[in-house]
Amino acid sequence: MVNGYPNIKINGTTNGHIHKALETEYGHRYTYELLLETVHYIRNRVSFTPVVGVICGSGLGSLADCLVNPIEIPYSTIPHFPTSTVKGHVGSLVFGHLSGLPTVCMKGRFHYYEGYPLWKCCMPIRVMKLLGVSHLIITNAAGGLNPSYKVGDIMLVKDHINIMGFAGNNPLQGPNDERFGPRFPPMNQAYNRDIIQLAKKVGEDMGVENRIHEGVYTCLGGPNFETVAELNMLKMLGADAVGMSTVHEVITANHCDMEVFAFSLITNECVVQYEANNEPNHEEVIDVGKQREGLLKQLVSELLKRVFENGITSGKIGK
Ligand SMILES: O=P(O)(O)O[C@@H]1C[C@H](O)[C@@H](CO)O1
Ligand SMILES: Nc1nc2[nH]cnc2c(=O)[nH]1
Repeated sequence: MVNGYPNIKINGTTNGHIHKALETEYGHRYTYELLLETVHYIRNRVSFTPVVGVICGSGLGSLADCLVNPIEIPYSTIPHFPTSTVKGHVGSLVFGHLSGLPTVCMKGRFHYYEGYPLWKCCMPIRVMKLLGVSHLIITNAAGGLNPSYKVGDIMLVKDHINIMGFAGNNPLQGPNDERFGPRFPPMNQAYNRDIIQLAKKVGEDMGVENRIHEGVYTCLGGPNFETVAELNMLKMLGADAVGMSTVHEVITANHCDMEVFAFSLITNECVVQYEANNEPNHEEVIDVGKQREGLLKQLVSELLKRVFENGITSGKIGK
């Protein structure tokens, strides 16, 4: 292996040039060494090692306001970082302490529909891992497919359906660098079960257990919202909520052995009947995020406190 690329000869290219040949074939991926440059830049600006990472979904950037003594670094100033282009995604890393724990929040994520390939959307997850993050909380705004879900409910993600992956689009596609993780990572225990149980308990203690569900998330490429036929198909497949993110992030985080907890804020009920005349829109998505920010901040802070009090590391059966 040379920097995670197989040490083989393609079209007579010498080993010295193999890297470039594969870059052309697979796109210009971030090598381990390149990401170390990003990490080096950040470490020079932040004096502590974050152990918790939080990805703020659409309209949920205010989760970063929970951080004590925040240090904000705009993505545009960080070497090799993509930039955020979506309303409701500010585009900065915020470092600080959350429930006493050293934390980094991504105030804004990258989506496939912005034109970024999945490996680029997921680059910050590997950066967080290299910085020291062991526990990743992924949040998103999603449409509720399960008829029992109401706008403003929270779905704790217990599993996902990787629709884009069905067609071979996966953030781990291309040469594998074992320093990040294995070529064939398992995904059947992708979401830490102990943290899900703890989150349900926190919800009970907050008196909002009737607004909290456990369900299956699926991600489409976007940016358009779904047709009625697509939504009915996704329902039949077993999805409870649909969005445009998270799945590829969860795959990348599991690949590099992070503990993952994810939840969706249900910002709209999916329209699964042709007779209905309501249509989803991004403004509504952001508004619901604002309405529920207090609840979500409390949930995340209390959950993190308990995760570390209980010493939850692996939520995998038998580990
Ligand atoms: O970043 P997330 O997944 O929270 O954002 C969802 C999906 C689209 O980006 C947007 C649609 O309103 O919300
Ligand atoms: N794909 C998708 N993403 C969303 N994000 C927020 N609501 C929705 C939705 O209904 N569909």
